[in-house]
Amino acid sequence: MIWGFDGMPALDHEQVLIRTGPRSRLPVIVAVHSSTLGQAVGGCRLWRYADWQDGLADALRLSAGMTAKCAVAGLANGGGKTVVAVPPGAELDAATRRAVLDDVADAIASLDGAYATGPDVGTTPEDMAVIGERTPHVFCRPAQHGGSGDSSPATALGTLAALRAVSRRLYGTRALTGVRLSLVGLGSVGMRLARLLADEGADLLVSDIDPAKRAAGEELGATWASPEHALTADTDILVPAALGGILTGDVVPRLRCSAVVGPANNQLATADVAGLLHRRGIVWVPDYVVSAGGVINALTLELHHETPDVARQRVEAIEHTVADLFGTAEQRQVTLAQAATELARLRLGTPPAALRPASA
Ligand SMILES: NC(=O)c1ccc[n+]([C@@H]2O[C@H](COP(=O)([O-])OP(=O)(O)OC[C@H]3O[C@@H](n4cnc5c(N)ncnc54)[C@H](O)[C@@H]3O)[C@@H](O)[C@H]2O)c1
Repeated sequence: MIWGFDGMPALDHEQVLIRTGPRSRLPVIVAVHSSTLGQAVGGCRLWRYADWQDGLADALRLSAGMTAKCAVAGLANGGGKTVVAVPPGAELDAATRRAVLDDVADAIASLDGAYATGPDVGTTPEDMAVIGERTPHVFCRPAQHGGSGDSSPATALGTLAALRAVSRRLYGTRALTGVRLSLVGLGSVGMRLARLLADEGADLLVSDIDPAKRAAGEELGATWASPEHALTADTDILVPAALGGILTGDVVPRLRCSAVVGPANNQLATADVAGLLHRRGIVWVPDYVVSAGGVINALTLELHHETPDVARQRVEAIEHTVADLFGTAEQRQVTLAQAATELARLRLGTPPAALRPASA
């Protein structure tokens, strides 16, 4: 990553809109990184930051990551991101939340279609319906509002596709029957993925910090473990499906898996962890490749007006994307992460200097 002054990511974005929301009085940041491949897309993050400039740094970084995510997924879209920086400790009541969403909608509308938003950390499909009252440049609204709704099912399906490609590479078969998987995080995506894997006869170890998830996991025939145990369990594939930063310099030497393939964003605590995994011979498929199913589905349906069948095929094509990355990595003697970066650059033509194919 290239850093600019004061630890801020270098600005190679097409435009960045920063304004104090006239209704909410909160900082609203919309970063449009690239429209080289088409309209920039990326979720709306409503999150607490110690300083609004931390929110700006997040918007710059995440929008660049979305450019890479879309490029590798083969989407005719670029990357963008909205961040509303909520001060620490502030609680948003219903009226303020509504004011925030109206401010976001007006900011997006002012960009004349350069960028469209969707749900992200802190926002929901219902929030997208509110934004949609003021601008058409929004996706993942609930079905009754004309959108494709929750993206988790497609994200789970895309993760399954990535796992198939890895299974074929490691074990010669795309079927996951009998493959040992350790799944960390049984949330919207993780639980759906666990169901898909259980249906296929995978040998599942599951975990979550929330003990209430245990019963649902065990109903699937999975073995329950603590997150710490699941992380370092003797398994074939570790599947991070919780929060980011799970792969640290301390954790990697303790891993007992052949591959790490999961949808959780920002899995690497620091960029050098990719090298540590590689040196240990552990395959790591970049999270932004694995987790692209949600955005592929939403954009295929809502922005490109294709049928659900076409959307599903495109999500399942993540299997081919990962297989191709294995091919490139082998041919060029690089890691999968490097192969993915190369693919993004190829699709974008001359890459922006700070293109950072990290999680978005
Ligand atoms: N929802 C999507 O379509 C989508 C798309 C792309 C990427 N992702 C990423 O996938 C991950 C999961 O998303 P989600 O929508 O299922 O989120 P979620 O909030 O529904 O689920 C997260 C789950 O992880 C658990 N968890 C949190 N910390 C944990 C820990 N330390 N150990 C074990 N479990 C822990 C939580 O209790 C929760 O059950 C996130 O990193 C998200 O950014 C999701």
